[in-house]
Amino acid sequence: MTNIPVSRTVLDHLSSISLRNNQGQTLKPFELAKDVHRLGRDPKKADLIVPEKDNWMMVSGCQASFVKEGNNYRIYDGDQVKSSSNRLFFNNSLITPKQGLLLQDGMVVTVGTLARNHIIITYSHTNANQPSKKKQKTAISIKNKSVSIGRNPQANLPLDAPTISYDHAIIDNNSKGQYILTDRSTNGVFVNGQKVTGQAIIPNGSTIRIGPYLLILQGDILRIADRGDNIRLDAKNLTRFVKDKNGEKITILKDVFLPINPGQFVVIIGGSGTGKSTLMKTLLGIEQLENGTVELNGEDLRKNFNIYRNLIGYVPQYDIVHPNLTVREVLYYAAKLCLPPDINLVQESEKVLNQIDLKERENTLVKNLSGGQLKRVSMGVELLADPKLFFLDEPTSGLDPGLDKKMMELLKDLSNEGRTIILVTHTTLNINLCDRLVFLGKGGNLCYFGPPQKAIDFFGIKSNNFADIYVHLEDSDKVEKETERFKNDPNFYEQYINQYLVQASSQAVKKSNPQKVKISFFQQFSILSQRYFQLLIRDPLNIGLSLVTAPLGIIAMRIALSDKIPFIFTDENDPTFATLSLKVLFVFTCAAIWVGLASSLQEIIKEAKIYQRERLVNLEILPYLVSKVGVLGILVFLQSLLISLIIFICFNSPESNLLAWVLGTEITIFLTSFSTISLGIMVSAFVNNITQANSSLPLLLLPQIIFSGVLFKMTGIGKLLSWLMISRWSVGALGSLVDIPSLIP
Ligand SMILES: Nc1ncnc2c1ncn2[C@@H]1O[C@H](COP(=O)(O)OP(=O)(O)OP(=O)(O)O)[C@@H](O)[C@H]1O
Repeated sequence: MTNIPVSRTVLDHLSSISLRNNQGQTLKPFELAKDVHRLGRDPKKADLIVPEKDNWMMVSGCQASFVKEGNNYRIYDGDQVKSSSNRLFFNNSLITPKQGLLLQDGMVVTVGTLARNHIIITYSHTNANQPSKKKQKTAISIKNKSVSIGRNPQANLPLDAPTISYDHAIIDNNSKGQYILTDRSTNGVFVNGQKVTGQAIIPNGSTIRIGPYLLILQGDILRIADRGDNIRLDAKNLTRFVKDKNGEKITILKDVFLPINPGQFVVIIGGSGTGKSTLMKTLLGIEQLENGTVELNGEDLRKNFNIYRNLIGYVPQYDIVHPNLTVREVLYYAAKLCLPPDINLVQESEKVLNQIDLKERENTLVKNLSGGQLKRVSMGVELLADPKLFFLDEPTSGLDPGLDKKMMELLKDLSNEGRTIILVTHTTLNINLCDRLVFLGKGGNLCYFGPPQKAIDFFGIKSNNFADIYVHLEDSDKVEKETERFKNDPNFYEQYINQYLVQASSQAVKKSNPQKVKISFFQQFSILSQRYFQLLIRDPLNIGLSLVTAPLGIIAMRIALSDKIPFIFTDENDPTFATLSLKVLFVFTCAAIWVGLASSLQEIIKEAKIYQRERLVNLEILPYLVSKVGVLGILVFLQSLLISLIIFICFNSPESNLLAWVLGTEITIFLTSFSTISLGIMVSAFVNNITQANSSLPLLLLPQIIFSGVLFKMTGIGKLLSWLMISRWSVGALGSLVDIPSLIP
C-alpha cells in the first residue's frame, strides 16, 4: 500500500472533491486534508475509494493523485508514475502523471474524454477569509417544463456563439415522460452525433451538440459538458500513399503521430514537397488516408465531420475571396452564408475587421490590397464563425519580416484565446512564438515534434538558425536516420508524443455519415444572387461589352447587306432571296449563342477555389447553380431585348402568322441565349482552369454552326446530330416566324 503522510489541518482552508458519473449519480464528497491523497477503486492503492459498480468502472485502481501545494492541491494522473487507463483531462487537455495540474476552486477534471462516457471530478476549495465567488450556471433541470436554448440572453439555457441562433432549440416533455428536442436553428442540432430533422427524442445520457457547445442529459438535468473552446487533436499513425505515373506507390506521409493540446499554436515546417499541406489537409479531414485516424476530443473526425465542420476554420494556400468585392462586402456575404440570419452581421463583420486590423481598408476592393492584407481577409472570412480549430496553409508567404511578425503574433493571440492553431509555413523568423514545432522531412517523415527552442539542440545546429535544419535534412538517408533517432529519443518522442497519446475510448462512437448542415434554399439563393449581382456590376466595362457586342454585329450585317431587304419578298425573280433571309436569321442565332457562351463559360471555374471552400462549410449546390443561372438569365434577357430592338430598327418586320415578329424574335433570342448559358455553365463546371474554358469556346461554337442545317443539308448521322444543336432549333423558330418556304419563288 502507498505510504501517505498526514499533514496538519488548516481549518480556514477546506478542500474537497465530488464525483459525478455519466448517469448523473454522485458520491459523497471526499474531503482533502492530507498532503497526499490517491483516488481509485483499489483500496490497496488509494485512500479515496470509488465503489466497484457499473457506472463507476471507468475509474482505475489508482485514478488520480492529489498533492498539497500551498493552500490548494495539484492533481496528477494515476499514481504519479504510471498513467491511468482512461486518463485525466482538464478542458480536454491531458493531465500527465509527471506535470499534473494545480487545482483552483470550482475546476472540473474529467476521467475519460468522451462526454457521454466520462466521470466528472469537481474540486472545491473554500477560504473562510474570502467571500465565495458566484459560479457560472452550467446545468439546468428540464423536468416538467419547456426549456429554450439559444443566443437569447433570456433563454432558459443561454449559449453564446456566433453559429448559434437566437432561438436555437426547445426541449419539451411529452405525455410519455420523454424529452423532445425541436430544432429551430440555422446551423442545426446533433443528438448523439445524428443531425436532428425537425424533432428528436433525447434519451437519458444523450449528448447534444449545439454550435461549439456539447450538452449532456443526465436524468432530468441538462448539463454543459463542453463549451467547445478547447479542442484536443490526436493524429495517430497517419500514412498517405499516392501513385506515380508508372503506377508505383509513393509514400507522402509516413506513420505520423501528433498529440495537439487545446489552445496550442503548432507550426509545421519542412522542405518543399515534404508533405506539409498533405498533413494539414489530413488533420483537417479532407484528404484521403491509407492508414491512421484523426481524433478531436477522442472522436474520429472523419466519422463526425458534420459535428465539427462549424468548429473548424481553414485558410488554404490559394485566396478564397472575390477580388471585385470590398473587404467589408467579403465579410458581410461570408457572414450571411455561415451565420444565422438573426445575428447582427454588421457587428460581427466589425469585430473581425478589428481582429484582422483592416478597419482602415474596409472599403477597398480586395484586388487593390497588398498580399498580406489579402491573406488577412481570407483569415477574417474564417474567423467570422469563431473557429476553435484553425488551420492555415502558408498565410505568411510573401510577407515582409514586419508583417510576418504581426501575423504570427495575431495567431499567437488567437491561440491564447483558447483556439488550437495549426500553421504551415516556410518562414522561420518568428517560429519561437509557437508552442509546438513539427518538422517534416522528405517522404512525409516526422523528424521532430516538440517546443521550437529545443529543435536546434535536437538537430545539433550550431548556428542557432532554423534554416540550417532544412540544409541538415536535405538528403533522404539523413531524413530516415533522424526520424529513427527522434522516435527513440526519450527526451522528445516519449515526452512530447507518447506521454500524450490517448487510447481511443472503448465506448463505440455512433457513426454519422457525412451530411451537410442545411440552410434554407431561398436564403442561400438570395445571398449568392446578391453577391453575384454585386460582382457583375463591379465590372461595368465587361457588362457594357457583353451588352453591345451582338447588337454591333447585327448593325455591321445591316451595313454589309446594303440595299438588300431580307424577309419581305419584293422581286419575284430573285432565287437567292430565301437563302439570304436564312443567312440573316442564322447570324441572329449565332449572335445569341455567342452572347450566352461568352457570359457563362468562365463563371464556375473562375471561382472554383472559393466554391470548394464554401462547400466545406455549408454551401449547397442547387442554390449556387440557380443563383448563377438566375443572374445570368437576367443579363441575357437584357441582351436579347437589345438584340431584338436592333433587329426591329435595322430590318423591316415581316408579317407573321404565329406571333408578332418583334415578340417572336425576342422570345427566340432569349431562349437561345438562355439554353447556351446552361451549356456554358455545365462546361465551366467540368474544365480545370480558365484557359481550358476559353479553349472550349470554338469547340462548342463550331458544331452549332456546322449542324445548324443552314450551311449544309443534313442527312444521316448529321441530321441526328443537328437535333441536339441549339442553333438548329433557334433558326427553325426564327424561320417559322418569317415562313421561309413561302419566300421561295
Ligand atoms: N494527389 C496527389 N497525387 C500525386 N502526388 C501528390 C498528391 N498530393 C500531393 N502529392 C505529392 O506529395 C508531395 C507532398 O505534397 P505537399 O503539397 O503536401 O507538399 P508541401 O510540403 O506542402 O509542399 P510545398 O511546401 O511546396 O507547398 C509532393 O511531392 C506532391 O507532388
